[in-house]
Amino acid sequence: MTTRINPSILAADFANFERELGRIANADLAHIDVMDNHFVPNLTFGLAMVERLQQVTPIPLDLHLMIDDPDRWAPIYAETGAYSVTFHAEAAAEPVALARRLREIGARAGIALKPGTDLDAYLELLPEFDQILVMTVEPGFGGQSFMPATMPKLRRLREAVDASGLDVWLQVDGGIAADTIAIAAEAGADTFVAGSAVYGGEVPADRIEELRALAAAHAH
Ligand SMILES: O=C(CO)[C@H](O)[C@H](O)COP(=O)(O)O
Repeated sequence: MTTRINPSILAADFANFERELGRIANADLAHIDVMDNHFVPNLTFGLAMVERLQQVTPIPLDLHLMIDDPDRWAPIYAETGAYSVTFHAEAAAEPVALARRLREIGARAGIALKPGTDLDAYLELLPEFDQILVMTVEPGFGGQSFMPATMPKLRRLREAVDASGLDVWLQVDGGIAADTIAIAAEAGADTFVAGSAVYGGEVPADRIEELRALAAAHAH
Protein backbone atom coordinates (compact mmCIF):
# COMPACT_ATOMS: atom_id res chain seq x y z
CA MET A 1 0.00 0.00 0.00
CA THR A 2 1.28 3.47 -0.85
CA THR A 3 1.57 5.72 2.17
CA ARG A 4 1.36 9.48 1.85
CA ILE A 5 2.42 12.18 4.29
CA ASN A 6 0.56 15.46 3.88
CA PRO A 7 1.93 18.14 6.23
CA SER A 8 -0.65 20.67 7.39
CA ILE A 9 0.50 24.26 7.01
CA LEU A 10 -1.79 25.11 9.91
CA ALA A 11 1.32 24.54 12.04
CA ALA A 12 3.62 26.57 9.76
CA ASP A 13 4.73 30.18 10.11
CA PHE A 14 1.79 32.16 8.73
CA ALA A 15 4.14 35.07 7.96
CA ASN A 16 5.94 33.11 5.24
CA PHE A 17 4.06 30.26 3.62
CA GLU A 18 6.30 30.20 0.55
CA ARG A 19 9.35 29.43 2.69
CA GLU A 20 7.36 27.00 4.82
CA LEU A 21 6.23 25.05 1.74
CA GLY A 22 9.86 24.92 0.65
CA ARG A 23 10.73 23.17 3.91
CA ILE A 24 8.36 20.27 3.05
CA ALA A 25 9.49 19.66 -0.53
CA ASN A 26 9.47 15.88 0.10
CA ALA A 27 5.78 15.89 1.12
CA ASP A 28 3.32 13.92 -0.98
CA LEU A 29 0.78 16.72 -0.82
CA ALA A 30 0.49 19.92 1.22
CA HIS A 31 -2.63 19.94 3.41
CA ILE A 32 -4.36 23.31 3.45
CA ASP A 33 -6.92 23.91 6.20
CA VAL A 34 -9.53 26.44 5.13
CA MET A 35 -11.67 27.48 8.13
CA ASP A 36 -14.48 30.03 8.10
CA ASN A 37 -15.20 30.57 11.81
CA HIS A 38 -18.73 29.24 11.20
CA PHE A 39 -18.41 25.52 10.50
CA VAL A 40 -15.54 25.46 13.00
CA PRO A 41 -14.70 28.05 15.68
CA ASN A 42 -11.49 29.19 14.02
CA LEU A 43 -10.51 31.27 11.01
CA THR A 44 -7.54 30.67 8.74
CA PHE A 45 -7.55 31.88 5.14
CA GLY A 46 -9.62 31.71 1.98
CA LEU A 47 -9.61 31.60 -1.76
CA ALA A 48 -7.09 34.37 -2.43
CA MET A 49 -4.52 32.63 -0.25
CA VAL A 50 -5.11 29.25 -1.87
CA GLU A 51 -4.70 30.79 -5.33
CA ARG A 52 -1.41 32.35 -4.24
CA LEU A 53 -0.14 29.11 -2.67
CA GLN A 54 -0.75 27.34 -5.96
CA GLN A 55 1.59 29.83 -7.61
CA VAL A 56 4.50 29.43 -5.19
CA THR A 57 4.77 25.66 -4.78
CA PRO A 58 4.99 22.62 -7.05
CA ILE A 59 3.57 20.45 -4.25
CA PRO A 60 0.00 19.39 -5.07
CA LEU A 61 -2.49 20.95 -2.68
CA ASP A 62 -4.87 18.88 -0.58
CA LEU A 63 -7.61 21.32 0.44
CA HIS A 64 -9.59 20.60 3.60
CA LEU A 65 -12.61 22.88 3.64
CA MET A 66 -13.96 23.36 7.15
CA ILE A 67 -16.59 25.76 5.91
CA ASP A 68 -20.33 26.18 5.57
CA ASP A 69 -21.89 25.96 2.13
CA PRO A 70 -19.26 23.87 0.34
CA ASP A 71 -21.86 23.30 -2.40
CA ARG A 72 -21.17 26.88 -3.43
CA TRP A 73 -17.51 27.23 -2.53
CA ALA A 74 -15.78 23.88 -3.10
CA PRO A 75 -16.03 24.02 -6.93
CA ILE A 76 -14.47 27.48 -6.86
CA TYR A 77 -11.59 26.13 -4.80
CA ALA A 78 -11.25 23.20 -7.21
CA GLU A 79 -10.95 25.62 -10.09
CA THR A 80 -7.72 26.98 -8.55
CA GLY A 81 -6.12 23.71 -9.70
CA ALA A 82 -6.20 21.96 -6.33
CA TYR A 83 -5.23 18.29 -6.48
CA SER A 84 -7.93 17.32 -3.99
CA VAL A 85 -10.83 19.12 -2.34
CA THR A 86 -12.42 17.67 0.79
CA PHE A 87 -15.60 19.04 2.33
CA HIS A 88 -17.37 18.03 5.53
CA ALA A 89 -20.29 15.61 5.35
CA GLU A 90 -22.59 17.70 7.54
CA ALA A 91 -21.84 20.91 5.68
CA ALA A 92 -22.91 19.80 2.20
CA ALA A 93 -26.54 19.94 1.09
CA GLU A 94 -25.91 17.56 -1.83
CA PRO A 95 -22.65 15.67 -1.23
CA VAL A 96 -22.94 13.39 -4.25
CA ALA A 97 -23.69 16.19 -6.70
CA LEU A 98 -20.86 18.20 -5.21
CA ALA A 99 -18.37 15.33 -5.46
CA ARG A 100 -19.32 14.81 -9.12
CA ARG A 101 -18.82 18.50 -9.81
CA LEU A 102 -15.36 18.43 -8.20
CA ARG A 103 -14.36 15.47 -10.32
CA GLU A 104 -15.67 17.16 -13.46
CA ILE A 105 -13.44 20.13 -12.68
CA GLY A 106 -10.49 17.77 -12.32
CA ALA A 107 -9.96 17.59 -8.57
CA ARG A 108 -10.06 14.48 -6.45
CA ALA A 109 -13.23 14.59 -4.37
CA GLY A 110 -13.04 14.01 -0.63
CA ILE A 111 -15.53 13.85 2.20
CA ALA A 112 -14.55 14.45 5.83
CA LEU A 113 -16.14 12.72 8.82
CA LYS A 114 -15.89 14.30 12.25
CA PRO A 115 -15.31 11.98 15.24
CA GLY A 116 -19.04 11.93 15.94
CA THR A 117 -20.21 11.51 12.33
CA ASP A 118 -21.99 8.22 11.79
CA LEU A 119 -20.39 6.28 8.96
CA ASP A 120 -23.46 4.27 7.91
CA ALA A 121 -25.02 6.95 5.72
CA TYR A 122 -21.78 7.41 3.77
CA LEU A 123 -20.57 3.84 3.18
CA GLU A 124 -22.79 3.43 0.14
CA LEU A 125 -21.34 6.63 -1.34
CA LEU A 126 -17.79 5.24 -1.57
CA PRO A 127 -17.76 5.12 -5.40
CA GLU A 128 -18.49 8.85 -5.49
CA PHE A 129 -15.30 9.78 -3.65
CA ASP A 130 -11.55 9.57 -4.17
CA GLN A 131 -10.72 9.98 -0.51
CA ILE A 132 -12.41 9.83 2.87
CA LEU A 133 -10.97 11.95 5.66
CA VAL A 134 -11.45 10.44 9.09
CA MET A 135 -10.95 13.26 11.57
CA THR A 136 -8.98 11.99 14.54
CA VAL A 137 -9.64 15.20 16.51
CA GLU A 138 -12.54 17.64 16.49
CA PRO A 139 -11.84 19.91 13.51
CA GLY A 140 -10.78 23.49 14.13
CA PHE A 141 -7.38 23.52 15.78
CA GLY A 142 -3.96 21.94 15.43
CA GLY A 143 -2.00 20.49 18.32
CA GLN A 144 -4.81 18.37 19.77
CA SER A 145 -4.51 14.80 21.03
CA PHE A 146 -5.22 11.89 18.69
CA MET A 147 -8.56 10.19 19.49
CA PRO A 148 -8.16 6.36 19.36
CA ALA A 149 -11.98 6.11 19.56
CA THR A 150 -12.09 7.04 15.87
CA MET A 151 -10.21 3.89 14.82
CA PRO A 152 -13.21 1.53 14.58
CA LYS A 153 -14.66 3.85 11.93
CA LEU A 154 -11.39 3.75 10.01
CA ARG A 155 -11.25 -0.05 10.23
CA ARG A 156 -14.78 -0.34 8.85
CA LEU A 157 -13.87 1.98 6.02
CA ARG A 158 -10.73 -0.02 5.21
CA GLU A 159 -12.78 -3.22 5.06
CA ALA A 160 -15.36 -1.56 2.82
CA VAL A 161 -12.77 -0.06 0.48
CA ASP A 162 -10.85 -3.34 0.18
CA ALA A 163 -14.07 -5.26 -0.47
CA SER A 164 -15.14 -2.77 -3.12
CA GLY A 165 -11.90 -2.87 -5.07
CA LEU A 166 -12.12 0.91 -5.40
CA ASP A 167 -9.01 3.10 -5.14
CA VAL A 168 -10.32 5.34 -2.37
CA TRP A 169 -7.63 6.88 -0.16
CA LEU A 170 -8.27 6.82 3.59
CA GLN A 171 -6.88 9.91 5.24
CA VAL A 172 -6.46 10.68 8.95
CA ASP A 173 -6.02 14.15 10.39
CA GLY A 174 -5.38 15.31 13.92
CA GLY A 175 -2.73 14.39 16.46
CA ILE A 176 -0.79 12.27 13.95
CA ALA A 177 2.81 11.99 15.20
CA ALA A 178 5.58 9.44 15.70
CA ASP A 179 3.73 7.89 18.65
CA THR A 180 0.30 7.63 16.96
CA ILE A 181 0.84 7.08 13.25
CA ALA A 182 1.30 3.32 13.65
CA ILE A 183 -2.16 3.02 15.25
CA ALA A 184 -3.79 4.75 12.28
CA ALA A 185 -1.70 2.83 9.74
CA GLU A 186 -2.64 -0.52 11.28
CA ALA A 187 -6.29 0.51 11.27
CA GLY A 188 -6.08 1.10 7.52
CA ALA A 189 -5.11 4.71 6.84
CA ASP A 190 -2.88 5.30 3.84
CA THR A 191 -2.75 9.10 3.88
CA PHE A 192 -1.59 10.98 6.96
CA VAL A 193 -2.01 14.66 7.73
CA ALA A 194 0.45 15.99 10.29
CA GLY A 195 0.88 19.60 11.32
CA SER A 196 2.60 19.98 14.68
CA ALA A 197 4.63 16.79 14.26
CA VAL A 198 6.17 18.07 11.03
CA TYR A 199 6.58 21.78 11.63
CA GLY A 200 7.41 21.30 15.31
CA GLY A 201 10.68 19.67 14.26
CA GLU A 202 13.79 21.67 13.48
CA VAL A 203 13.95 20.09 10.01
CA PRO A 204 10.38 19.38 8.83
CA ALA A 205 11.60 17.28 5.89
CA ASP A 206 13.26 14.86 8.35
CA ARG A 207 10.02 14.54 10.30
CA ILE A 208 8.22 13.65 7.05
CA GLU A 209 10.71 10.85 6.34
CA GLU A 210 10.38 9.55 9.89
CA LEU A 211 6.56 9.51 9.69
CA ARG A 212 6.63 7.92 6.23
CA ALA A 213 8.90 5.11 7.44
CA LEU A 214 6.70 4.45 10.49
CA ALA A 215 3.53 4.43 8.39
CA ALA A 216 5.06 2.06 5.85
CA ALA A 217 6.30 -0.27 8.58
CA HIS A 218 2.80 -0.51 10.06
CA ALA A 219 0.79 -0.40 6.84
CA HIS A 220 -2.44 -2.36 6.93
O1 LIG B 1 -7.64 19.81 10.30
C1 LIG B 1 -6.94 20.20 11.20
C2 LIG B 1 -7.56 20.83 12.37
O2 LIG B 1 -8.92 20.89 12.18
C3 LIG B 1 -5.45 20.05 11.12
O3 LIG B 1 -5.07 19.65 9.83
C4 LIG B 1 -4.93 19.05 12.09
O4 LIG B 1 -5.40 19.26 13.37
C5 LIG B 1 -3.43 18.93 12.00
O5 LIG B 1 -2.80 19.43 13.09
P1 LIG B 1 -1.97 18.54 14.13
O6 LIG B 1 -1.18 17.57 13.33
O7 LIG B 1 -1.16 19.57 14.83
O8 LIG B 1 -2.98 17.84 15.01
